[in-house]
Amino acid sequence: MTPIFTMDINFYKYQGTGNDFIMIDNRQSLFSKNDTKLIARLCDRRFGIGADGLILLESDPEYDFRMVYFNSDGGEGSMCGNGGRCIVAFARDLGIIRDKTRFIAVDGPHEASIEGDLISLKMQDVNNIDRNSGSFFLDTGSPHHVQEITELESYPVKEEGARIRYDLYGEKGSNVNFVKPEGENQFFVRTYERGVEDETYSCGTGVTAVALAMHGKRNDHPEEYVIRTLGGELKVRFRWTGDHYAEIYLVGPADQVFKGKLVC
Ligand SMILES: N[C@H](CCC[C@H](N)C(=O)O)C(=O)O
Repeated sequence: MTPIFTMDINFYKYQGTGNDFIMIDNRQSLFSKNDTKLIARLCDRRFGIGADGLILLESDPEYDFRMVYFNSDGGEGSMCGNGGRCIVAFARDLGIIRDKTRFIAVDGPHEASIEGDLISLKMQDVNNIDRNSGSFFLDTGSPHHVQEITELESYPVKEEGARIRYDLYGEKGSNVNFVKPEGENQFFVRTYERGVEDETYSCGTGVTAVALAMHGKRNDHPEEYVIRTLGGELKVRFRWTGDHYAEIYLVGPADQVFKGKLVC
């Protein structure tokens, strides 16, 4: 096996409701961001560390830190909600922040707070939800298709997700969420992720999109939903202003699972 690095770079592995990420402290810019093949190899579950994505924590003159997120195919992604919660835990573990932060990501600034095991991440306001026959499309930092499915447990998420991602949204694509109501303000969600090109155990911007789409559809429902994913439970809170969605919070756990060195 050819060595990946000639110098020691620490890496950490975090997961948030089963959406897992390689996390690297890149405040000294040691990690090269342009090596798509290397990032894809590190994320490979057989030939690398294995993860749904890789996230760099970088310095920023105005914010506590900058989040740079890559999907497991090595390409830079749009916003990642679970990754956003994980990088807040990482910044706390590195001693950069305590229980509150403001950081910058690809879709703009985010605030977050930590209370016990839970990390609340503020998402960007959402101004628009497209309603199509039987589905919704909206951008919560990443593009999301949302569709209700009755038999969600046995649904072929990977096959149908891939079909919708390419047939409806072309080369640029979209993430694809399938949702089943599970009571008054609870939903079960399964997501096909663009850039991973597979079902993941959970997708933060995806469950946020589902919560807003379901609220938009039902109109008179509470502004807090519990979302069950394959990897655990998330909460989405928000305020409908009558014109757009504001004060959107994605709430859930994020854990460090191991650390190591990128060296062979
Ligand atoms: N897992 C991520 C979604 C990443 C979006 C990414 N797949 C893209 O479309 O670039 C989340 O928790 O929000």
